[in-house]
Amino acid sequence: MDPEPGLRSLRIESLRNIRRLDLAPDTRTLLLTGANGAGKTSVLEAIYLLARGRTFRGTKAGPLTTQGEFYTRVEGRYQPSDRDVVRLRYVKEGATAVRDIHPPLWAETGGADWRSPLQVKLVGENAQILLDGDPSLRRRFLDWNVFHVEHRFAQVQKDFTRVLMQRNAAIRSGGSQLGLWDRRFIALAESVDRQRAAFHAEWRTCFLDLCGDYPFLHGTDLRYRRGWPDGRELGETLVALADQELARGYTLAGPSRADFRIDPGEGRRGFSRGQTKIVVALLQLAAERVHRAHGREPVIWLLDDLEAELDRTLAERLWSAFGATGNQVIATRVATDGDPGIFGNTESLTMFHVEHPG
Ligand SMILES: Nc1ncnc2c1ncn2[C@@H]1O[C@H](COP(=O)(O)OP(=O)(O)OP(=O)(O)O)[C@@H](O)[C@H]1O
Repeated sequence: MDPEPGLRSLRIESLRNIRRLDLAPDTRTLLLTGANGAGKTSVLEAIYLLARGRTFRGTKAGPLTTQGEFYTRVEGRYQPSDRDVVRLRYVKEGATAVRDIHPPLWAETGGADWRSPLQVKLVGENAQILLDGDPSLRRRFLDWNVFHVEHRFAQVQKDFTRVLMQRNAAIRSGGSQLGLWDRRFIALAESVDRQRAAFHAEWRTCFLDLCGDYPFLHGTDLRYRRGWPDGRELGETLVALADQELARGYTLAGPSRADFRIDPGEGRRGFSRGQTKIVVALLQLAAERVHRAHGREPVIWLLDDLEAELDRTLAERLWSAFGATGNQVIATRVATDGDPGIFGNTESLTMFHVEHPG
């Protein structure tokens, strides 16, 4: 039998307020409890650094490295579902961050960072920003998920971005060279769109299925907008936009204008903060279902204060949806007394109390 996939060990040195922490998350669910500011989110951040090589926190969170120290180091051992244990390390010294993986990335992955054997999906504070924020956030989210279904998407996307930049440069220099780029631009644009649309179709089906458990989501839909009008060719759209593009100085149609939207359904204007958080969590759960259906490695769920903003019924329902995936979960909860809250009935639960060092 294949071993149960999961993070087996984690060592953190000099990350935010954590000077040193060793963890052996040897169960399916690890619940980190502690007071506000104890460092729970920083533990999730450490795992995210190992998986993605970058933080999920913005500059407002301040420097990653503990004040007075010169480097941050995170090391972990991850057991994939069908291979030997992989060791991962992230080291940041000043502005330089290096992440390495042993054995090196699997041959078929081509070494790209986003194909790390350790995959995580986060539901964190500000989950709402995915729906309320800039469309570029949603495009990045969408593309990340498309990559994990179809690894070749990375190259298509890279080629498209290069041609988009060349096309934008041609617009800025008066447009006379545009014809040179448009054929290639359109071919790549259609290719990017095809792969995004294929992912969206599966993602939407899983999302709507998950919505069934939440009455406030009845009638909700997940729509994909490809970046140019339905029923129109991209070529004719670009012709129609030519003057505007020259005036604005960049491309106004195509995959760089794509987006996805949650349509709340008839008679509903929008969602509350807690409801939006549920929607974002379901988008993550639905994406994971698609990835698993395509034979991808299960992710580790990083659930930062899942209960925040949710009433007990919704929080329990959402937690059971994550628990039902069978994936490893590393969750946090504000509790000074070790109360597991909604995680109380979880099988195979380990708790770890994060203490503020000072
Ligand atoms: N570079 C740094 N050096 C030292 N301490 C830092 C640094 N950056 C952040 N901190 C502190 O580290 C702590 C990080 O807390 P973190 O957000 O991980 O806590 P938490 O347990 O998730 O809290 P909450 O429950 O309030 O979300 C904060 O107390 C913060 O002030």
